[in-house]
Amino acid sequence: MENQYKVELHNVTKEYDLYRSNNDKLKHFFNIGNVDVPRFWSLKGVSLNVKPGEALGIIGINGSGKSTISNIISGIIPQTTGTVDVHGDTSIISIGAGLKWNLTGDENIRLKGLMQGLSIKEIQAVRDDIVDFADIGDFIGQPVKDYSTGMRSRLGFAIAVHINPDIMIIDEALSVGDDTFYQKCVDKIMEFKKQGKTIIFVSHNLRQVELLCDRVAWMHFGDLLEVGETKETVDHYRKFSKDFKAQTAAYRKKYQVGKKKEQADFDIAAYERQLVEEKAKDSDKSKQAVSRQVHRTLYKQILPEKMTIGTKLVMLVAIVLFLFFALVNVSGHSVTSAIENPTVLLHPVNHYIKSQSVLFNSK
Ligand SMILES: Nc1ncnc2c1ncn2[C@@H]1O[C@H](COP(=O)(O)OP(=O)(O)OP(=O)(O)O)[C@@H](O)[C@H]1O
Repeated sequence: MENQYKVELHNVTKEYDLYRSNNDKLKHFFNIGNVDVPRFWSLKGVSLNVKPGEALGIIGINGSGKSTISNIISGIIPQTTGTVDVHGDTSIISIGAGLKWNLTGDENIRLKGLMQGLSIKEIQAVRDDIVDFADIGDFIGQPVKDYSTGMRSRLGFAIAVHINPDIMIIDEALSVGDDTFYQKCVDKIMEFKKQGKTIIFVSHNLRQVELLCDRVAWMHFGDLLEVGETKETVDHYRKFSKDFKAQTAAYRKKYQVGKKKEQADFDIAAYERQLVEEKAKDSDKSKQAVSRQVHRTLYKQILPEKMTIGTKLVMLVAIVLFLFFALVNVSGHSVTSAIENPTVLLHPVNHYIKSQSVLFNSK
C-alpha cells in the first residue's frame, strides 16, 4: 500500500551543544567533570507531513530553522528527538551543499549518482546532460573548490534533477545564478511537479514560493508557526514582516533576544510532559500508557550520543592494552616477562638500545 505521506515528521527537535573549546567537547564526550555546555534548540518540536506529489514551501526569517528541517529530512544531520520518516529517495539541492569540494565536477557527478543507487552506465547516460544543464564547460574536470558560488549551485542543481529523485529538497538554490538559469530551474521544477514528484522548497523569495508551492510551512525561531494554503500562509507572513519592520529597532532587538533565549532555555522534559497532557486529553488509555507512547515517539529513532559506562570501560581496557604492548615492544622484553614483572618495562634491554643506536648512527 502506498504511504499516505512521503515525509512525516513527529515532534522533531534539534539541539546544538555550543562548546566553548575542543577540550570541553572531549570532556563532555567522555563524560569527564562537570562541563557546562550552553545549548541551543534549533527546532523545538516540529510535526509536519508532506503528501506525494506535493510542493511544500518552507519560509521564515533568518535562523528560524528552515535549513535544519531540510537537512534532517535529507539525512544530512540527525534530529535530537522525534521521528522522521521519508518514503523515497531524497536529493537535496542547496548552494554548494552535498558537493565534495576536493573532488572534480565529474567525480561529484559519479559520487552523487552512486549514492542515489544509479549504475555507472546510468550515470554515464546522464553525465552530458548534467554538464550541459550546469553550463560549466571544461570546468567539469576541475575541483569544485575552484568554482564560483553560482557554478557550484548550478552543478548541484543539475546533478540533483538528473539523478531522478523521488523527493527533491531545494534549499535556497535559486537565489544565485542569472535569469536564464533561474528560468531553466523553474521549468525543471514544474516538470517534476507534472511527473507527480514531491518537492520541498526552502526560500526567502516569496514570489518563487507562490509560483511553485501548493502548501507552505512558516518556521519561526524553531517552531512551526503555521502550515496551510500557500496564499494564506504567505499573506500572514508578509503581514508579520511588515508589522515587525514598522516597530522600533529597540523593540525588534528585544523580541529577537527573547525568542533566542526561549530556544536556549527550551526544556525537553517539560515538552514531553506537555505532549503527554495533550495526548491524554483525547485518549482513552491510561496516562501511564500515553506517557510510554510519547516517550517511544520521541526517542525510538535516536542513538545515544553519550558513551555508556560499558563502552567507556571497553575503551579504557583497549587503551591500557595498547600502551602495554607499545612499552613491551620498545623495551625489548618478552610479553611473558613483562606480565610476570611489569617493572622490567622501565629498564629496556641493552641489545635493543644498541640496535636502535646502530640504526640511528648508520643513517
Ligand atoms: N551547527 C550549528 N551549531 C549551532 N547552531 C546552529 C548550527 N546550525 C544552525 N544553528 C542555529 O540554528 C538556528 C536555525 O538555523 P537554520 O540554518 O536552520 O535557519 P534558517 O531558517 O535556514 O536560516 P537562513 O534563512 O539564514 O538560512 C539558527 O539560530 C542557527 O544559528
